[in-house]
Amino acid sequence: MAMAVALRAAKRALRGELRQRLRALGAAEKQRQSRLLSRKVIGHPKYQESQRIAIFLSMPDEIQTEEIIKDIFEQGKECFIPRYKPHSSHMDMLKLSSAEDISSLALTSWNILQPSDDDSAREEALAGGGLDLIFMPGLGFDKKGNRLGRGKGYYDTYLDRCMKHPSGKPYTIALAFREQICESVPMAENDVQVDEILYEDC
Ligand SMILES: Nc1nc2c(c(=O)[nH]1)N(C=O)[C@@H](CNc1ccc(C(=O)N[C@@H](CCC(=O)O)C(=O)O)cc1)CN2
Ligand SMILES: Nc1ncnc2c1ncn2[C@@H]1O[C@H](COP(=O)(O)OP(=O)(O)OP(=O)(O)O)[C@@H](O)[C@H]1O
Ligand SMILES: [Mg+2]
Repeated sequence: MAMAVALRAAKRALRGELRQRLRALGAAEKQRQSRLLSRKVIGHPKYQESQRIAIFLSMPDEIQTEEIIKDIFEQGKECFIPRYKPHSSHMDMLKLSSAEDISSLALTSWNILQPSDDDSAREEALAGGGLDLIFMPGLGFDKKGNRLGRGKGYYDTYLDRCMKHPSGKPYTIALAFREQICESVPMAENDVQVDEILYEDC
């Protein structure tokens, strides 16, 4: 069944509120919380035992992921980043060869760095050995693991594909500013909960 009208409206309203809260966060505060979370990630047992990891290249209103990405390569792990297809809910996770490889990527119309459409040299995570861990972006989260994304269903759809892969469902960790933690986040049938949310006071 299509998402109920009331649920869609509730999500839209909460997205608006969260965007406003995030706009009020200063650069120094965003950097402070991002550094704190990078240290939590690097000490996290699920991270330490994961070899194939998907992570997002952060936008200005998201936890900055560059320190984690550097650590992934320093630890000799494999790093995959999203490439979404506009006007669809399709996304692939493509292999990044090094932290420097990021500078070869182009900005999309949504100001996200990603591999170009004709880049067919990169391994897609599910064409190979699947993923052990996915770091999840999003606008808001509640303590039960409910997640509100940017409204295109890219991650929900991708997690569906992961569940059909022989390696099974990857562990999912959302990275959030404390300002993104909500009392409750409305969820639809298609929405996939995250296993864990990392934020300052968790
Ligand atoms: N850093 C980062 N990368 C990510 C995500 C993310 O949340 N964070 N994504 C997580 O999903 C995917 C991209 N998500 C997107 C979500 C919406 C639109 C989009 O087309 N937006 C419309 C405007 C929609 C609106 O404002 O209502 C547009 O550009 O016209 C594009 C990408 C993959 N990469
Ligand atoms: N597994 C799925 N298969 C097909 N469509 C899906 C799936 N999950 C979600 N969708 C569709 O995607 C649209 C947006 O979903 P939703 O509002 O949950 O986005 P979101 O989770 O906030 O965004 P994102 O995952 O991109 O960050 C909805 O119309 C929903 O029906
Ligand atoms: Mg969703």
